[in-house]
Amino acid sequence: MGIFKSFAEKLKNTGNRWTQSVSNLFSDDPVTDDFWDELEENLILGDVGIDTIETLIADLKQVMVDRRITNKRELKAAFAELLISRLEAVPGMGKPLDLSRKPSVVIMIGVNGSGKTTTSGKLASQLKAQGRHVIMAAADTFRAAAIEQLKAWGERAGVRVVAQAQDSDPAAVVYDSIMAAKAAGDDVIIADTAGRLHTKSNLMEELSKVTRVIKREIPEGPSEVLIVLDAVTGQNGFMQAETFSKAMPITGVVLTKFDNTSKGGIVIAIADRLKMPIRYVGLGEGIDDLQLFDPRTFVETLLDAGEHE
Ligand SMILES: Nc1nc2c(ncn2[C@@H]2O[C@H](COP(=O)(O)OP(=O)(O)OP(=O)(O)O)[C@@H](O)[C@H]2O)c(=O)[nH]1
Repeated sequence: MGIFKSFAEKLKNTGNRWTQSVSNLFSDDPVTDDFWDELEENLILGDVGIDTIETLIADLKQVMVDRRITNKRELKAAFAELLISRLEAVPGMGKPLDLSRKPSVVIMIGVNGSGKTTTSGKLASQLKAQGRHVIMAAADTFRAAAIEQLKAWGERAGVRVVAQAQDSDPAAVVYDSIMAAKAAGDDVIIADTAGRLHTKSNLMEELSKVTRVIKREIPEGPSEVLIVLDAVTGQNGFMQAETFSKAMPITGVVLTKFDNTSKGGIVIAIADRLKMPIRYVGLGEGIDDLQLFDPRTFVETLLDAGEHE
């Protein structure tokens, strides 16, 4: 619609240094042994993860033999296809949210500071711009500031926020939001939850209770459960994702702060290790800095970086 910049445009503007160094490896020169060492080193620096790197390099060497590729420029196209197929092998990768139910509940989970509240606000704003009737639930009742922050996003996005006092039961807030959505005929409820991993069992109980309350009102349960992972903390996010997925089946990842990291390879690591689809990428703090993830655009931008400099 022209309001939001395209994913590729935004990605390029982040100037992700990792993407430039990977892209610069593929010159017109012949492929040498040094090339493989440099590629491996770059992928490690980019947070791809060693197991994934080993299989990627083995696959790329095989393609090189099969297609009789001798120079690095040709290898680049093969590498791009390999990365795209790895990403697309994960069901749901880059798929828009399923908001077919009325109301559809979208739950945001993830540790504190990962960007849940910000992402909830950005998402609410975008869905509203697409003509959806959105309501947000301030189910992160652990911190008063989180409730206030969500209310501020609500104002900015022009979206109602259902909230209770600090320390109230998150499930009760979600229940209230479902009632409010049903009464007003809203389409989408975005629930921002708390993510205190140091009290794991409480968190699990809290999230299970939220699910039970939703299922009482909407038997199919939440439409989407999105784990919000900070791209800067990279591989640490995997443990979080594993812990959270025990409390609720996760339907997708939102990768935030991608503009703040030079470790773009985390995208490939998420696909390969977690087998969870990336649905959105956060590329800044502004309201339109949330972009639907598109594997092909991502890889093509990654490997194109630096060429125009
Ligand atoms: N640069 C950048 N900053 C982001 C992005 N997403 C979130 N942030 C920032 O990250 C910080 C934390 O975001 P919050 O939304 O408060 O995180 P949270 O997970 O809700 O954390 P709590 O409120 O503590 O539970 C804020 O300063 C956001 O502006 C992003 O995609 N890019």
